[in-house]
Amino acid sequence: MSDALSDALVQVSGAHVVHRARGGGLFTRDRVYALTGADLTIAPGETVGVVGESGCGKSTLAKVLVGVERPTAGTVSFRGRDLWSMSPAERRATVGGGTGMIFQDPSTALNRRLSVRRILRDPLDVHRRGTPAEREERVRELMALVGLPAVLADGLPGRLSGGQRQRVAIARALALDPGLVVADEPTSALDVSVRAQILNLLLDLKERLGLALVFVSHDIQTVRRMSDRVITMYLGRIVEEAPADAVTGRSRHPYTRALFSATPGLLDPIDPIPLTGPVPSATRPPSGCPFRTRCWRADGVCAEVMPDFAAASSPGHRFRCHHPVQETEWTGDLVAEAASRSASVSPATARAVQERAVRDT
Ligand SMILES: Nc1ncnc2c1ncn2[C@@H]1O[C@H](COP(=O)(O)OP(=O)(O)OP(=O)(O)O)[C@@H](O)[C@H]1O
Repeated sequence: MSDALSDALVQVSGAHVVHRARGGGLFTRDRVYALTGADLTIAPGETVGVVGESGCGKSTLAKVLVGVERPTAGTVSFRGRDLWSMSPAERRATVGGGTGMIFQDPSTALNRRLSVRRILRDPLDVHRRGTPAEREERVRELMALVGLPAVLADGLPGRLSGGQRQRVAIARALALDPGLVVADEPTSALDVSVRAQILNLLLDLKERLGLALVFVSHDIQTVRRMSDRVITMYLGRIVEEAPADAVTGRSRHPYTRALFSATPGLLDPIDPIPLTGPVPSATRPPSGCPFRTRCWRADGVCAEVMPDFAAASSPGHRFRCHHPVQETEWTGDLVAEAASRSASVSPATARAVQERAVRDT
């Protein structure tokens, strides 16, 4: 095994997740391509942000990383060991008992009938971590770690504030010392006033425990602030992977540029590039590059060939695009280019082109 691979905490290779389409009935042949050919390596202690529009597969990738979702094809290994060759008990113990994940809404993620103490003890009991006395001690330790006063141990989640509930969810995710925590929109259901506290807590825990963190969010500004590396997803595919400081002005994929250009308040703002038309259905993704039906740079080759990853100039930066934005290209030119392309096509024609592209797949 090469150094890079043996150093990896988690490695996902060629992962696909295909679902039966919802609402299509038991015998439907429609399939949803939630994740397609994902390759991703996460190093210990690293924070990886995942961005993309709704339905692009962010949560699916997150679940694959913590062994909650089994890929239809491809492999997931944790510290060099294939997760899905392990027994269910070993897999749960390896990736944090399936609890190494923090969800958007802690009020639905936590069992309302169990006290905080029980919620935190459960994974320790199931995996028989230490003696009963040591488990009690671990519960106290976990509560202190996330800043929850010990007096709340016997309370039910319903009696806690939203921020406190999310702290319980974070403590539970840490109970088995998983090495990797996946936070899927961890602050979007919280009051604005407590969001920063929860984000700072995650950053602080990451530093203190040497955790790797995967941070999924629609809030691109926050993803950028939290992450070492940012992954852009589109229609189930990873289309760009870049160091966080290169992901706005220096991103090479037109989709990443357009996505970030719409974000207010960036430190290095770029002019907004119009992102027109709907995201195609994940049941019938377009042939070739999935972004081509909305891309102002697309041509015939984009309809036929899915681009391979190409390396950008900075280490760890790669993208999949036949006509990437050049690092030297000024954003204003792209805005003008995108605007002239959309102005030269009537809405009806644009719709027809888009429908044909989807039908042709
Ligand atoms: N169990 C399932 N059955 C059928 N389709 C599913 C299932 N889970 C996810 N999908 C579909 O897979 C695609 C990817 O979903 P996913 O939840 O990973 O996207 P997402 O980027 O996390 O979206 P959001 O930002 O809205 O949470 C979507 O089209 C979704 O509808």
